[in-house]
Amino acid sequence: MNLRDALQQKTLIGDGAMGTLLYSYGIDRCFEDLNLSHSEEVLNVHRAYVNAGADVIQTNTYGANYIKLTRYGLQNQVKEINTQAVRLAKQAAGPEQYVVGTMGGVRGIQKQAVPLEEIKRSFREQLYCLLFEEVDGLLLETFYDLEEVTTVLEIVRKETDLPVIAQVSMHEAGVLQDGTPLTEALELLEKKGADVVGVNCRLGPYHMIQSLEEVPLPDKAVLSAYPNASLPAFQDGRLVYPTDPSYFQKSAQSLYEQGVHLIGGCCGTTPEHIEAIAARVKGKKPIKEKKVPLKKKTDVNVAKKEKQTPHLHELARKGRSIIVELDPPKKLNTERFLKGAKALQEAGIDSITLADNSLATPRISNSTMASIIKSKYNVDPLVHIACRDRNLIGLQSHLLGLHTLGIHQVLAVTGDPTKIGDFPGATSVYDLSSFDLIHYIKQLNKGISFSGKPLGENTSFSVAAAFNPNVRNLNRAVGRMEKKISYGADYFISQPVFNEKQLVEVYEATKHVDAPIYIGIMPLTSVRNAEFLHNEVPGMTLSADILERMEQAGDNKAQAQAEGISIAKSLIDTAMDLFNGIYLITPFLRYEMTVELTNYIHEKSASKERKLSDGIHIV
Ligand SMILES: Cc1cc2nc3c(=O)[nH]c(=O)nc-3n(C[C@H](O)[C@H](O)[C@H](O)COP(=O)(O)OP(=O)(O)OC[C@H]3O[C@@H](n4cnc5c(N)ncnc54)[C@H](O)[C@@H]3O)c2cc1C
Ligand code: MET
Ligand SMILES: [Zn+2]
Repeated sequence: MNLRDALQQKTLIGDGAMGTLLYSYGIDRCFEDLNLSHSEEVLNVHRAYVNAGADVIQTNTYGANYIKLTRYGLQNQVKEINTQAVRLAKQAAGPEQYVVGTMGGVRGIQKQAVPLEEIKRSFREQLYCLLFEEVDGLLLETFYDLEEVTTVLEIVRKETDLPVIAQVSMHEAGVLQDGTPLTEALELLEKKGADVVGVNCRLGPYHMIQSLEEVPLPDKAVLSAYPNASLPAFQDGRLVYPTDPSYFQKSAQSLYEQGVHLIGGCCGTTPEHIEAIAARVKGKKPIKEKKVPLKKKTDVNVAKKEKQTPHLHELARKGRSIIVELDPPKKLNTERFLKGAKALQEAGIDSITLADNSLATPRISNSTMASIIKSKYNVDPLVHIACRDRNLIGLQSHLLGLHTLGIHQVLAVTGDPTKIGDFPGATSVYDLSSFDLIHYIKQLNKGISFSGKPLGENTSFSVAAAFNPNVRNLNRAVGRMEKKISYGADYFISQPVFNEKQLVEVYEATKHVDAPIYIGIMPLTSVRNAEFLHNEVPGMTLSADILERMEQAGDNKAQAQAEGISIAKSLIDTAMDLFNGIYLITPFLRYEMTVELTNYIHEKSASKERKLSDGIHIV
């Protein structure tokens, strides 16, 4: 009987883990390379699963694509590794077994780490190798990203009529990491031509059964499940999966009752697990009817909670808006910072922005200071979030905390490199890029956590992204802006610009961009400050005229500061004609300077409005 017919007619037993089994023997290297270097060990694992009763044997090719093999310098061995993998699986399989070529997902939570085009290239190459060796079917497994698995499935379906098993993996029971309910994901995979749709890895039997309870029997396809043995434990520096095969056997019965036709095991499972499930369900006639509870547990029950005051991107779309950066102090005395926040609020700014340990140097936590100025002075703070200092757990927790504090304005940045700060040797996390961070903050706005879990309520973050116009190739920077918009950025905040000609260039290069820009203006404080920015900060260029003016102002602090303000005012004159949003950066907590510039902008706006309304009056 061919695999497709067998899958329809009886319960088939899949094999168990390859990777974790080899790891439990003390092997900790590229498992797919073992097809070539230690083929006897791989063959023995396959044989053990055949002897345990597995009907479907998968090739040891989970990571045998060039993207994953590159980590081991084996990117040129794709053909050899896949070819040998099929041969080994076939050698172990008897006439009763089917050999399926496994292709594992690449994308984790970082979407933009591997572009889709590269995934396509890489999977095509692996697919051709597996097909050339005449496998009985294909197994797409451990796909966390729905876009990735559907893309790969489309490629496979174009190339072959062989049976295809398509399996997704979930961090949370019942939902994919983007919040898509499992039922919807499996329906989509069936629609795209998978013969078997199912789940594998990450979850143990308990959560997998719970997830499948909500999934109806597909129309044409059949269901599969390859649970992990259990959650992993960390023992003596190694990951182990402590479980009892008899528990797995009981779980296989429950999976069968959920209408699953193909039951195997993923990480942590062993030939003992497979033997146990085969003894219970192998060959049984699959169930024909299944009752699914009407109210799906995984419905994202979002209570809409909207922000009361307008978001900054709305303000800047409508008209003049001023935001001012006032960074939390590096020392414990907060008096000057708080005075500055109060003065700026009284001057009528729309928001105070608080950097996240900018220049990779620790300051008092910006969310702490943001919360204080919000409650004390009714400031609407904007909190910068750098990907450098927090992992995924920390980032999500931080964002949920900000929402709880009523802080809804954030700026998502990669973060300055640690090399330039107080701790050059500090680790940088970068679990997410700024693009991914923007994407996941927007996912929270839909009431879905980073891992796909419903949050019960949506956040309402307005997400700013950074724009650095001080680069050699302005068009590339504009390209990054467009990409950030496609990931969900609502508006941009720019690095300071120090010359009028550049303001016009930036305007011309960005006028087509469909998101407001708050253009950065920073008053200079001294000639040394000006020379530092001009000579030492990559990309920043001060005009000869501005450098000359600061030089003339000399060493007198008040005089230099006055000249800095005067220069900033002329930049503001130009900027106001080109941009609605103005982002003033307070240097060294000298808030008097940014208060004065705020007043200047308000006065200019008011006089412009007066002129306009006078004009209308005359007409
Ligand atoms: C308004 C604003 C606020 C900021 N606040 C903070 C803060 O609070 N804390 C902090 O640590 N840092 C902050 N930064 C600095 C920022 O994190 C870095 O300057 C960063 O490299 C640029 O912005 P991003 O993080 O969005 O980078 P991304 O756009 O995500 O870029 C990431 C990397 O790509 C590279 N890159 C960027 N643009 C280009 C280009 N045009 N061509 C080629 N490669 C490029 C850079 O090397 C960069 O490291 C801020 C920057 C701005 C403009
Ligand atoms: C990481 S999910 C498991 C991949 C593969 N089926 C293995 O057992 O090695
Ligand atoms: Zn697994």
